[in-house]
Amino acid sequence: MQESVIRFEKVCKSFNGNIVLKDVDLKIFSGQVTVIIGKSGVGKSVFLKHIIGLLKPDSGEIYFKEKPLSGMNRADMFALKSRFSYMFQNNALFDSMTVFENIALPLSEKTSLGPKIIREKVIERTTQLEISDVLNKYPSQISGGMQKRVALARALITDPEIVLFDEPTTGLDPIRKNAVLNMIAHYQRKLGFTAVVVSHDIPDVFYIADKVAIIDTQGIIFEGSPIFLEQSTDPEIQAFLNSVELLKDDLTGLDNRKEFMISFRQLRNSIRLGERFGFILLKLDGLDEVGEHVGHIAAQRIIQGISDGLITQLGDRGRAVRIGKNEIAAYFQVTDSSQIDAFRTAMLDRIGSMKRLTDGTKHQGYMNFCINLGITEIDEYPDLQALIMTARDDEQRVVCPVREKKEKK
Ligand SMILES: Nc1ncnc2c1ncn2[C@@H]1O[C@H](COP(=O)(O)OP(=O)(O)OP(=O)(O)O)[C@@H](O)[C@H]1O
Repeated sequence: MQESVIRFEKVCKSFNGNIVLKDVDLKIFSGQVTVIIGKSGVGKSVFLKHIIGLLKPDSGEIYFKEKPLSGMNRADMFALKSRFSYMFQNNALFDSMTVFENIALPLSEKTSLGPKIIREKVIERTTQLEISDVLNKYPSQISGGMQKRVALARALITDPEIVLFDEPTTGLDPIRKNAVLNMIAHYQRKLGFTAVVVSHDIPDVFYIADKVAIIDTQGIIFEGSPIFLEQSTDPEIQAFLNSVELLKDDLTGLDNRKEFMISFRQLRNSIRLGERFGFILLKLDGLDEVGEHVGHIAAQRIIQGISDGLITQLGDRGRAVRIGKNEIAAYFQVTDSSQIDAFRTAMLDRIGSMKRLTDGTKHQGYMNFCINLGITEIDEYPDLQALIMTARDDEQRVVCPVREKKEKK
């Protein structure tokens, strides 16, 4: 059985008689992205503060690798805290310090590294996060999205084992929001840290989550994978999901999964009445590399462009949904099977014309990403998983070049 890195056991916390955490039980596993969602004011930040010992439970226990925090002395706690890093909701950058000084701060404060090594480490992280151009600027002189990247660079500068993110995407537009989430997912995979992310940005945040936990006034009311959450028929969870904003996917304009599944299930009745439908799967490979080399915003623009193309192509004949970080599924009505092939041809034409759009002029050199497109007809028993498998067998790959940034000397 997988061992948890952090475990909450019946944790309770009140402030002036106001119960905030009630019997919270939760396991956080090493190397995973755990996303905590919940209504405003329910205690998500209070939960995060307990993990790093900024707050102590009134009752219950928190374990780090099965060692109770309450049994740790000051030296143990200090050693433990050095394994954590925290990205705050408001970025918490110091206005009087330059970007470089802000990012270097945890190293100069918490380690005995000399200025030369600190400089090298800062340069390395900021190059990866594409903020090396702003090292000498002050936080007020850079955009909100860049401030988030600076805060991310600072959170990752000490190579932490566990990183806590408190609303890392607040106040960003859909593209920048998804770019920051993708950056978190990208560095989490690359550096292998355990991530705990508190976020309101549903469904976007689900695409990077290994596990979702819903915190409510009665404690944790759900713990499991995003797919499991969306399939849950538990009335309490349904009520929660209905109460939070789960409308369109802001980045792509596609349906949310719940609406899509409701309409998808209704296809069976239409098929029984003689209507016919095609199913399309679009899978984008290599986008993480585009994010790393060309930029995470560019990668999000590609997803947005493909989705726009699909929405236009579908018109009012069908609906589409994002079923994974880089995967989109759609169904569309046809009158005969020749229209399915016609849809494929039209979609390939669209992708062909989009290839030009993805060529940014200020970049040099090329890298590729691939769009895999699979199409099949929906039979009388519409089963999404089976259709995805069949469409994958049919996949046709389109290689799209993106201009890569010129290496800085
Ligand atoms: N140090 C404190 N002293 C007194 N009350 C506090 C303290 N910290 C948090 N609270 C209260 O605990 C409750 C939960 O706060 P918390 O910030 O954890 O909510 P949240 O779920 O993160 O909300 P949001 O999504 O709006 O950021 C709030 O009513 C808040 O006022």
